[in-house]
Amino acid sequence: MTTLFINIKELIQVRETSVQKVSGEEMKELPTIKNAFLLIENELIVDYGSMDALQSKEVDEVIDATGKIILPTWCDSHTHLVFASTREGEFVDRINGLTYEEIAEKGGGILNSAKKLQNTSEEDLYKDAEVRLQKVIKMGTGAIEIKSGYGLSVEAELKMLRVVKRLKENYNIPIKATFLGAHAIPAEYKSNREAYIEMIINEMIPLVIQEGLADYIDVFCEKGYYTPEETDRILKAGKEAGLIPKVHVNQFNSIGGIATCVENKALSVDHLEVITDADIDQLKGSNTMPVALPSCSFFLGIPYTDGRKLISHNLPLALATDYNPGSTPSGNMNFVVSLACIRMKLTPEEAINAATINGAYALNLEDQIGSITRGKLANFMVTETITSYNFIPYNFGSHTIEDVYIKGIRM
Ligand SMILES: N=CN[C@@H](CCC(=O)O)C(=O)O
Ligand SMILES: [Zn+2]
Repeated sequence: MTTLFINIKELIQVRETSVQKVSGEEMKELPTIKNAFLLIENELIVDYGSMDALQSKEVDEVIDATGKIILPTWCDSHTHLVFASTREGEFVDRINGLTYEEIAEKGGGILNSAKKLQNTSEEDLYKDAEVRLQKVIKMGTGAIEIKSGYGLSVEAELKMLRVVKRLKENYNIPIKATFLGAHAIPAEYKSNREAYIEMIINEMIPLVIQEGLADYIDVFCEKGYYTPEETDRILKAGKEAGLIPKVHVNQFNSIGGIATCVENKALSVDHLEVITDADIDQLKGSNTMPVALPSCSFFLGIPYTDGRKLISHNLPLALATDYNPGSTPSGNMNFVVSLACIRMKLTPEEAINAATINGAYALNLEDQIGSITRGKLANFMVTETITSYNFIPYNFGSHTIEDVYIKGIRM
């Protein structure tokens, strides 16, 4: 099946040769073609260019995209999309003055989600999660990472990852799974955290590998959760089993976790609402992708990741939603891109680079998605008639996405 899009107002994120990621000053460049065509064949992008260069060709379908912009779909490299129930009560508690940490100390937060998930069937978890997945795809997400971490027991962690595996089998969108058994210490192990860490290393990881349930391993490296030393042990156990580290770190404190992640060659370090010069020095010269989660900062009222500082030190930056019931009950990557511009002062070019090609890198999928490149998957979206791509982050709170194509199929 061949589909030809013509008269495209502007084709965005066009990369003749596939790049792995963009860093520093490179992030300011967003290659585009005005008045363009785009040719799709089955699942792939096969050609694109200026309308002046379009050769006549037999195709199955021609779509006139006059006035519209076409860009790659968003790459959301950090979500907790599988969860048992929402947590509006904590939302109201925070309005009444409690902090995220105080709620967690009272047994709320992650432990609240874990309690609910342990009593929820795999089927119910799957049904809830697929509704969320369908909604984020309609908003323009074309690749996604989904974590465990609300199970906090062998069976419940496996249950979560089996749900992710079923989503992978039943949906066309590239999905990556992350084992996050080290999300919090379960209440019953509060006085014997070593036993739970041993369980993660000696029971959970082997079973996750045996069932082929995860690509990555994650730890919440933060005061009150896992220390850098514990993080190091768990990441090393995951790496030995073939899992690549992607880590929650520096959300509320800088406790030395960045050095641990870089030393373990983490694919990404995520959150970074707190970042020190020493952390930045650690990241320089590494291949680790810093990932900012601005809708978490928005919802919790905590600082935004200093993206300008990271970029000014010639580092790359990716953007993701952190979609979860506690700190970010939104899977809207369009809002993330808007917040990156409005609150982190990224230019539209930097924010779109961070949410496409750099997000693809943070998913280990930059050779398949994240740019309009011949031979990559036809994962792209068509906007409504808009003035320019600046309108995409400007038009915050809603989205300008009219059609989403995943592997060449209109969703
Ligand atoms: N900080 C750790 N984990 C999630 C929040 C989990 C929750 O509150 O349910 C995050 O990335 O924000
Ligand atoms: Zn998270």
